[in-house]
Amino acid sequence: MSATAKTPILELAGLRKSFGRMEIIRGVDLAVVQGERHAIIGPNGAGKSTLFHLVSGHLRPSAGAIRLRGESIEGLPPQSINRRGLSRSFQVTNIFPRLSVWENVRCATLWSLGHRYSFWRDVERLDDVTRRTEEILTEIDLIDRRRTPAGVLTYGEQRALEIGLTIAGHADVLLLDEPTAGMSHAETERVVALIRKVSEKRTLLMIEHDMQVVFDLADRISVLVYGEIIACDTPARIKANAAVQQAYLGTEAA
Ligand SMILES: Nc1ncnc2c1ncn2[C@@H]1O[C@H](COP(=O)(O)OP(=O)(O)OP(=O)(O)O)[C@@H](O)[C@H]1O
Repeated sequence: MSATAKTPILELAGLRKSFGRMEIIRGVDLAVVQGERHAIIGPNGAGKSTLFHLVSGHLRPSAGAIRLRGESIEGLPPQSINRRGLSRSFQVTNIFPRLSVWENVRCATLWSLGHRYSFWRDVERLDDVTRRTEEILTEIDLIDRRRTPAGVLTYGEQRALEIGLTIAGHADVLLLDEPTAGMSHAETERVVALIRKVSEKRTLLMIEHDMQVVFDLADRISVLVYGEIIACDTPARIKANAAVQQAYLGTEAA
């Protein structure tokens, strides 16, 4: 690979999104560098989820460009963006509660390998799926829970499983939407460790409200306020940025 640490893997340029006459995303430029952990923070209603919907293909931009490894992806359907290596988790859980942990990951793996290896013979393909399912369960530390129905996992374990489903398809750009929302302190610590691990060899873009998690995990932070990025910098500089303090962090950062 010729990519260097400075290569943007995901680029947004002049991105805009309006709903009727309301412009929610108002000209966003962002370059996410290969291998970095990048957090998007901002007040409620700033447009963070809308931005994720645009990047993952769940919404079409009104204007502007989105490039993944230099190729335009704006307007493509979510499945084709996913096949190009960008995978997204949702705030609302995506798991099948009655299926076991194993079956959940196996479904995600089958689905993703199906695109790549549809010409393989079934047996070989199933071996591959089994191997990949084991790999994922080991990576997310749920291998001992593989026979448990996903619906009876703890909340923290369910979020870990969701991360497993997100990485099942070999994506190297992960979008995580509030991965620690609603978690206890202990669950948050566990999921932060997991995010750190799964993002070691991947690029991470995440929306997160918990500032401790953001400052702990992120290499860079973008601050979205009323559909515009008002600052994009290292955690230390974001903390010290007066405009950010005023617009968003305020008392929370104190
Ligand atoms: N499909 C839609 N149609 C109309 N307005 C929408 C639509 N989706 C989002 N909005 C509006 O866009 C604005 C930004 O919403 P969005 O969910 O992107 O913000 P957010 O930063 O993710 O907020 P939160 O932190 O509360 O999740 C809100 O005012 C919301 O009402």
